[in-house]
Amino acid sequence: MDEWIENIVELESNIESYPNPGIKVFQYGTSGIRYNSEHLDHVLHRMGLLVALRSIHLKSAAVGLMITASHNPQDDNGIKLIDPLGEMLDSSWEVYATKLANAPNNQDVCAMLINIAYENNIDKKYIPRVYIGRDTRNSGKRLLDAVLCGVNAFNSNVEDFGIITTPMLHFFVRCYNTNGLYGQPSEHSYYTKLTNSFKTLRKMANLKNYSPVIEFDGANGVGALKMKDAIIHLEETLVINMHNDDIMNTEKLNYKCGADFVKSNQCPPTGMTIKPHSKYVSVDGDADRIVYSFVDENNKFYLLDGDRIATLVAGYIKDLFIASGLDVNVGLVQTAYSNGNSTKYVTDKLKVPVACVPTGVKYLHHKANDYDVGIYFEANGHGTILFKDAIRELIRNQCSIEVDEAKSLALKKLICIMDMTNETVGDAYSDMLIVESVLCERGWSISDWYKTYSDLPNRLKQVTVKDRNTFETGDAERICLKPLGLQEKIDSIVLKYSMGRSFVRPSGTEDVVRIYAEADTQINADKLAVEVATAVYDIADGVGKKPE
Ligand SMILES: CC(=O)N[C@H]1[C@@H](OP(=O)(O)O)O[C@H](CO)[C@@H](O)[C@@H]1O
Ligand SMILES: [Mg+2]
Repeated sequence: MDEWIENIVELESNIESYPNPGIKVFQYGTSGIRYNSEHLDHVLHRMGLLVALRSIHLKSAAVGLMITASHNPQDDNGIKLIDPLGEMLDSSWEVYATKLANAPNNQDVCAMLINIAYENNIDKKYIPRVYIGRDTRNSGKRLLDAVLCGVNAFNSNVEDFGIITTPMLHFFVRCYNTNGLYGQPSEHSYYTKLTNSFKTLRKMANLKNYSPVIEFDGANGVGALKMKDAIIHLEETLVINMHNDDIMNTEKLNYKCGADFVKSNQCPPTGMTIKPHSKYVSVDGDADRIVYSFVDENNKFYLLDGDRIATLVAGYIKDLFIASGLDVNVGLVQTAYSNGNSTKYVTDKLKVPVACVPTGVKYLHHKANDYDVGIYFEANGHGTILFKDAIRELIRNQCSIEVDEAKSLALKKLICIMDMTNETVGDAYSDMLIVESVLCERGWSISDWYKTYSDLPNRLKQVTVKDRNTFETGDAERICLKPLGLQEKIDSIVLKYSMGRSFVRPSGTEDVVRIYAEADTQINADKLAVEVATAVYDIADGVGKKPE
């Protein structure tokens, strides 16, 4: 105990520079902490302290701190903390993050840090190693200083990677802690690993209706900046036309463009001319999400979201394993927001088992580990593929001894897919390479891909209520347990709609309750969503206008 207390005076003076103005109660939610950047200095400083302590606890393993507010508006910022294998912060430490962010004064921060050290039996002798990255937001630099002040209070080894995407930082953290087996913690190694395997696979592919031309919507953020570097490595295997790549004018970040805008509004991004049958790729403000879209000759809009990517990838990987002769357990993880028809297609047609988990990438990632090869995607376009170490080894070993040509080719393709996947977290660049590989292999245009199954019409709505914490859900958020009586009401409403499904849950990132509805027609999906939203509004003291 004493060894930690010794440093308290030093720590207290470090903390003094970043007092908590007490205007907001923070929560380490679905994906870290986000808020208006003006009020985040003390939070970022404390997260710097926490992440350093986490590294000491993990015996000097590198841990990551990303300064970003992802798809949120430019005025916001936030943090995401990264554990040693590039995965999200362990949930027991999320609790510490929340408590520290809200500690009213310096003494409390010190006391909490000391408590964390004792609770976890942390040995002070280890020197922390912290990897830091940030997105293009103006506030990033100022908040970085706050983080550095916290991190340096523990005399950490710090590596500041500057402006990078969130998935790059996850990748770097994993590279360091796996002694280079996964690659090196550098942008060059990242591009080379992912892109070289893409180029190798491309040489084995079938073109037919496939077009390598991509209209790239960079959300005016770091995704655009990094795609310009990636283009050099791609060496014309893809023709990428850049749009929404104005990172200097930060007002434009995520504004009416990018993956979240396209998915939420079900319309093309603004800021670019939309041509029929061209292939549009939109990423979000920290480039960990991706969606595809196109319009037809009548300007009708078609979205290929995370569900579509998941089905495309699952079908392809399943086929490769069949062709390779290896008996491997491939599974898909979705959330309740996944379109009912995507689940049906994967289960019935592709014969791939599907698991449903609560919203939040950490839950999907965790569940995907249950399979030999686990594919996970949120409908909004965040996802990746996880290969068990034993399977990875099996594929490589088998490939080195396989004499059958067809089997050998399938194994080589599997190796390329493994190497172009950033397994640590959803990664728009890696996911784009995988999608382009599969489309090229299948010889599909974007509309061929769209034709694999049709989505059930759906609608997402949100209602602000007096206290969203009064909501409790069960069965992977598909049932609402509290407020009492609401689920019965939803059941009776859903019964009236053909192919109806609806559920409600409190958001983990915003102060709202979300309502999802799907049904046989768009009109019915819209009506169902309004009816359920009204039920929520009535039973839980809705704030503001009644849903319509
Ligand atoms: C319906 C929806 O898209 N929810 C999003 C959103 O979470 P909420 O808890 O619904 O606010 O933000 C999360 C973090 O980006 C993302 O993981 C999740 O999918
Ligand atoms: Mg994001």
